Amino acid sequence: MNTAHARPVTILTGFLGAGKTTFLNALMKSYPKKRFAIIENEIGQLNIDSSLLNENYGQLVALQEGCICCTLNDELYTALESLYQKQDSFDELVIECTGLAIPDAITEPFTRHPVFKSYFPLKKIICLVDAALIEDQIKERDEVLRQITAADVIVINKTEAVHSAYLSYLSNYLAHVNPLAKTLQSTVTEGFPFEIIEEIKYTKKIEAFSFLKNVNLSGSLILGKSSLAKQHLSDIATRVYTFTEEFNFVNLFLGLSKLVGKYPNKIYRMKGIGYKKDENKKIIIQTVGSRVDMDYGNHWKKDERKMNTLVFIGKELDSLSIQDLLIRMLTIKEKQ
Ligand SMILES: Nc1nc2c(ncn2[C@@H]2O[C@H](COP(=O)(O)OP(=O)(O)OP(=O)(O)O)[C@@H](O)[C@H]2O)c(=O)[nH]1
Repeated sequence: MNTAHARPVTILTGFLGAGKTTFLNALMKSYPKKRFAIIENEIGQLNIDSSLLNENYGQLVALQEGCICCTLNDELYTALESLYQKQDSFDELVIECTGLAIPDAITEPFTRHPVFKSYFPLKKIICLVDAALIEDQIKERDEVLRQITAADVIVINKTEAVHSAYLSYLSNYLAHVNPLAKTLQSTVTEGFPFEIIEEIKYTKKIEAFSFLKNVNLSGSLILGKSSLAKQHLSDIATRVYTFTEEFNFVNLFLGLSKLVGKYPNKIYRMKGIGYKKDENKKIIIQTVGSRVDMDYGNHWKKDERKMNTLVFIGKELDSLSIQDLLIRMLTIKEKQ
């Protein structure tokens, strides 16, 4: 193996909606000469993130309907084999994990596999956190703590949403949770500190944390097969709603705001693509916590059918009557 041809790997982690895709788009824009291969993993059976990415990547592999740290661990190896065959088409690999992935469980190919570890050396693990939501998310989901403790860089994102005093407290708190990581800050408007991030290298840290020693971190978890890794999504549901009829977007915004405001601990994330008959661009509809965002995205391609598709990720979703609510937001009521 000629390591001069190595393709360094960055694992991008962070809870649902922390800003991973936003970060990845900004990264590709900041390094226009670098060709990135991307492995994009989403829990739902629809890969909305692929539509949210700028299309200036070298290769894109979408792994969906599962999580690469557990149910799709074999597919990760298949994806790496296929990228290995296309080595001339990219310089670096970025893996955007699902917001619920446990990053320790996907480092194995890059740190231990006899072939891949030379060809795909692990460059670093970056964890994005949402400044306003991270403390609640740590309490709510074990995966969040695992993402933070695995990281070489913690990027506190959306800092404009919190007071500067809270930001210094949060920064200290995260540095305390993972003293081996560098903690940085970013906002969409000021951008991500890529130059500093570029200097930071991967360090193995599992042994460094005594509380992690108490968790079952056997070799089998690193292979993604332990019961912990298997069970971590057992309470998570995804629901996809599609409508060919147009939404009334004002009503949709208000309806979604009410819904996510009422169930912040049940609806973790919603991502969707909507359309307007007289508009050639997709409408990107998202919720993170109790915040709803709508914005224009890429153009509809000629062979794509215009329709509305919303993916909800959370717990006990069937008890929330989401479909009934969405039907009420259509310009003409229709049943799916
Ligand atoms: N206000 C604000 N919003 C941001 C910032 N960064 C990202 N967002 C928004 O947060 C939402 C989620 O961003 P994404 O980049 O899709 O987050 P993600 O981590 O890739 O989400 P998942 O793939 O679902 O886990 C989008 O609506 C972004 O526009 C920021 O710095 N400030």
